[in-house]
Amino acid sequence: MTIYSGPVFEMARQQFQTIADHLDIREDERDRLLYPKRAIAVSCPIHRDDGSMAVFQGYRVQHHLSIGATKGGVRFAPTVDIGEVAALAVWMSWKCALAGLPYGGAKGGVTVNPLELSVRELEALSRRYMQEMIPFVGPHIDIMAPDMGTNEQVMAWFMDTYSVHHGSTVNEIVTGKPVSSGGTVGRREATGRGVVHLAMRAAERLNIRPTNATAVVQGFGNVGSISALELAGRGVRVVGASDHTACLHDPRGLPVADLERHVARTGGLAGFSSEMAADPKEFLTLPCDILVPAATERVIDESVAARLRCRVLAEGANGPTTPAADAVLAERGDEVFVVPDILCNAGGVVVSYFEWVQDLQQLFWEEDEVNRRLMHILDRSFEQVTSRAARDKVSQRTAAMAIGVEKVQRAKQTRGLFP
Ligand SMILES: NC(=O)C1=CN([C@@H]2O[C@H](COP(=O)(O)OP(=O)(O)OC[C@H]3O[C@@H](n4cnc5c(N)ncnc54)[C@H](O)[C@@H]3O)[C@@H](O)[C@H]2O)C=CC1
Ligand SMILES: O=C(O)CCC(=O)C(=O)O
Repeated sequence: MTIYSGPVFEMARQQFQTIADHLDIREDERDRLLYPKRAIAVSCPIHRDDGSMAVFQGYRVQHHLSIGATKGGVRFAPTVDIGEVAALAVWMSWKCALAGLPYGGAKGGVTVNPLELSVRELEALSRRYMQEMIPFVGPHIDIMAPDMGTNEQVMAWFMDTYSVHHGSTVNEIVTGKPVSSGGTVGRREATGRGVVHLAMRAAERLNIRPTNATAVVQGFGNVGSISALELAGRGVRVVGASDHTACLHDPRGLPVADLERHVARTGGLAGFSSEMAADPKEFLTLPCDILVPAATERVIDESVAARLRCRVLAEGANGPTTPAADAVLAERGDEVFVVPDILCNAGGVVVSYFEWVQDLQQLFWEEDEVNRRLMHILDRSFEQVTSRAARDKVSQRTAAMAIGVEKVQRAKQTRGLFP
């Protein structure tokens, strides 16, 4: 039992044990690689609009410090607890290492439903969370970014709160900011753009032509909506889309740009079309070529995995597939080509890294340079993961994580922790 115990950290722990066995990592090295270096828990009081006071619990977990500063998003969601945040921080470490970024993993979160806050309350909570974190973050210590329930505006409030404390503008303290506040062009789109770029790489391997392909996307926030738009932009027929308010299905194809406008206007997919309403229990198993889970963890369990009817599973979300589901997919052999989360959704943190580099240099790039460098890193990682999986006869998840874990292990060893 540790403070992290819970289903999401247990999933990260099980995955790590599989990798550690595969890499034959010494037993006494394992806890050092898995357990976070630091976990910070804070109480964030705010005044509600009705004059009352509310206190929200906030967390930041910094997984390892062996490669550089720590990096990762901040999640505002009712399900947030320290175990979930720790698991997400662990995954960030393997993700950054796989992409070759000079960071350890981190993640933050506040246990709150942001949809129940007014804009003023959300600003107060965002500012208070950053204020509580000021002693523990810094442009060379830990750099936050958006995740579920947070966005560019929240990042701007974080940056402003830190900067006011510092006495001058420190835009390199967070990434995923608006371009007007030192953000980079291309960060808002980066995760979904990367997901689709890699889904297309996988489709190529299976000889699936985009213009003959169909896709289903779960989640219609930053990652899901951009993925759906990018898929549609390449001629893929997006036949399913869902969010926390509705599931839509139309085998003829959904009007993705209209869905985006509807969500921007109303806050969710609900109310778009009653004829297109689909059964949430069957949504992930709708027939399609490309399935993009882009909502939350553990949505694909062993029962869903057995019934998946996609050819490519492009994991936009972090941790959408449980280890038991992975075992089922392994039994199904080549039926489903998995592009694992730490590879598939790395576009976000890669472009966050570009944003940080640009902020440190105060020298800003054009969007085509951002995208060219992004695709270069994603293609390199894709090749490394698929060759390693073929060489070691393991799943693409095991290969991706093995590359990440090995790099962190090597950094620790060369710094002298394991003589
Ligand atoms: N924003 C980013 O740059 C990155 C995000 N991710 C991951 O992608 C996932 C989505 O993140 P964002 O798009 O940023 O969040 P978001 O808050 O912008 O959107 C989340 C979407 O998921 C939907 N949703 C929530 N629970 C759901 C459920 N049970 N079923 C169906 N839909 C549900 C929401 O309605 C919303 O449309 C998360 O797992 C996050 O950790 C990964 C890498 C980077
Ligand atoms: O952009 C970043 O720094 C981190 C994004 C993130 O939270 C993730 O990749 O899960």
